[in-house]
Amino acid sequence: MPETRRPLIAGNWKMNGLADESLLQIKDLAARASKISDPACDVLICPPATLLRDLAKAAMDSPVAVGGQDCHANEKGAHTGDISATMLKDSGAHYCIVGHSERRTDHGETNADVKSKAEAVLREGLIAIVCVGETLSEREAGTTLDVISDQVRNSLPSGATAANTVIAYEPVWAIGTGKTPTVLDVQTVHAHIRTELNELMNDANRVRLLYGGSVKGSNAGELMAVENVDGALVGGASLTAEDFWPIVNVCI
Ligand SMILES: O=C[C@H](O)COP(=O)(O)O
Repeated sequence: MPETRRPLIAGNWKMNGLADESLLQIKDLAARASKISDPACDVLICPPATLLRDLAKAAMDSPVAVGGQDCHANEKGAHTGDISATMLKDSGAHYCIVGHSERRTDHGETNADVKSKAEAVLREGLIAIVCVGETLSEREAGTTLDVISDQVRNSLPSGATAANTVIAYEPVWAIGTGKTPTVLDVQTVHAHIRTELNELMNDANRVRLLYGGSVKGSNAGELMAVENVDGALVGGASLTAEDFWPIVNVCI
């Protein structure tokens, strides 16, 4: 991996976590990370928004950053139940995930929606983690690379740079299933994303590309060694410091 791409190991807690236990977990993670004198990767936890401020505070003097899982495209207004990137930043977030497949599926988010949300993230000076990935039927139909091209081209925010945008490739069929693509599959898709980005931005070679989908301590080493894989977006195995640390440890 080129030195210019600092790996990012990101945990997405999804709709999991209550205050007491979550604080214990982030403090445990922060304590482990703080023992590393010169961390070689960035570490991120994206908890539910209800926990953001407390977790940001608990991790404040550690190498662990916190981020949001989604945001509205607008800064404020009459959008009941939504949270803006402005609010995430105000709560201590440095990153925000957008376009996760669970948002695309559960909330019908389109590439245009994802792009608008990512642009809101950039306006706040946060880093957008833009998720892309094919479903099982798209994979079986042999359209994986077309789907990825469409998502990358149409979800990428205007003004995207390597400093403010990360792409996460998450095959939908690999999320929470224990199934992972082969190393060759991951390599092929990540190379394809890099090629697409090269047509869309100037510093595409420095954009971090994460792999997500059933990453755990036992497979992280192999996945992180794949060319153009610059880190991971981890769901289930990020919920406890004990499970997440072996993944972080591959890069830190
Ligand atoms: O955002 C994280 C991904 O959806 C991966 O989830 P998972 O590690 O539980 O498969």
